[in-house]
Amino acid sequence: MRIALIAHDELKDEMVAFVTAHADVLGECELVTTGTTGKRIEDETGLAVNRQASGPYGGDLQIGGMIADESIDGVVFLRDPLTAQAHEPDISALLRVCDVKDVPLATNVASADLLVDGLLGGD
Ligand SMILES: O=C(CO)COP(=O)(O)O
Repeated sequence: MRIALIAHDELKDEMVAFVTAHADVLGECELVTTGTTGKRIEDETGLAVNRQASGPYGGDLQIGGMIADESIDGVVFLRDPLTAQAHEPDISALLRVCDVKDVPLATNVASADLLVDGLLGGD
């Protein structure tokens, strides 16, 4: 399984906690991340990740391209609903291509837990 993990700055602590909580099953996956999210995950969980560019510098679009190529099985994108992002069009494109390709997408921790349970059979 190839899982994409992305978090806006205000949600990066939650992403690290989420990955730590599911490290057993996520460790069996190939993890694809945007730049800063991936650095935090690597440094704080010890899991290896395939890091793309930082989100504002095209990382969301790179992961969107992988989704279009059908090489991503699920996406956890912890979006900050309270802060405007300069690269909002890239974020919208990533969310849209998940719907176009019918790829499971979780945008908060509660749904991310369900995604892991459903897709990976984790706890
Ligand atoms: O901006 C992002 C998603 O839109 C995340 O990018 P970083 O992981 O590089 O902070």
